[in-house]
Amino acid sequence: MSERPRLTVLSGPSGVGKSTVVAHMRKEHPEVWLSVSATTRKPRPGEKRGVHYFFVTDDEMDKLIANGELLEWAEFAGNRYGTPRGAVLEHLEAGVPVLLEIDLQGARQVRESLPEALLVFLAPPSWEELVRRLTGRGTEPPAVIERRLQAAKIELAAEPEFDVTLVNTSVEDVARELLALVDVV
Ligand SMILES: Nc1ncnc2c1ncn2[C@@H]1O[C@H](COP(=O)(O)OP(=O)(O)OP(=O)(O)O)[C@@H](O)[C@H]1O
Ligand SMILES: Nc1nc2c(ncn2[C@@H]2O[C@H](COP(=O)(O)O)[C@@H](O)[C@H]2O)c(=O)[nH]1
Repeated sequence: MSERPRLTVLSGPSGVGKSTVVAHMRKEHPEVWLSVSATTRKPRPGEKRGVHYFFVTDDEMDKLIANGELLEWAEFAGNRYGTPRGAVLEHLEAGVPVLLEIDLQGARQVRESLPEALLVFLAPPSWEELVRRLTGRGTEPPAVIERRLQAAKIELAAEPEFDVTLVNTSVEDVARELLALVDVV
């Protein structure tokens, strides 16, 4: 094991359980730093500014992009999302393992700009279970769920681009597997 902290990117279709798995892992291991993204999406009930996301206006997102402040950004199901560059690089330079929870388009951009990053794909046990989870979460109206499921088909097809695939059958098991990957390299 060398001294280099690892940059890990966790992607996978909407509703597969990325946030749930990451929250479970960080409950026991808060030393893994999770990047907080900027988004033009409106907050869901219970989501806190600066904790779950930096909720920004379209104009603010335009400026973040124009000023080169995002490591990557993408439009996903009608909203824009991006990773603040400065905080990621500062944590890596300070020797802290960094985790990004982002979509496929963002993962592809990170692969280009920071090829040493480990790209992890979180897959559902089945398509039916993915639909159940996304619908059961109850956070999006049917039209948005449909849009996210269309994106999910593209994301599932891109799984071979990732370094590792984890199947989210059990939150506890996957959180353990992810922790082992996120460690220093
Ligand atoms: N292993 C699991 N078994 C059953 N339900 C799960 C499992 N993992 C997550 N869930 C449930 O699936 C739903 C979606 O999970 P979550 O919000 O974490 O997905 P996500 O991948 O972060 O979604 P998004 O990309 O849209 O933010 C939640 O209701 C969560 O409780
Ligand atoms: N490319 C990026 N994708 C991101 C970022 N932050 C979150 N996401 C992804 O967006 C979708 C939808 O998220 P939701 O919170 O609205 O359900 C999901 O796949 C996230 O992983 C980001 O900074 N860049």
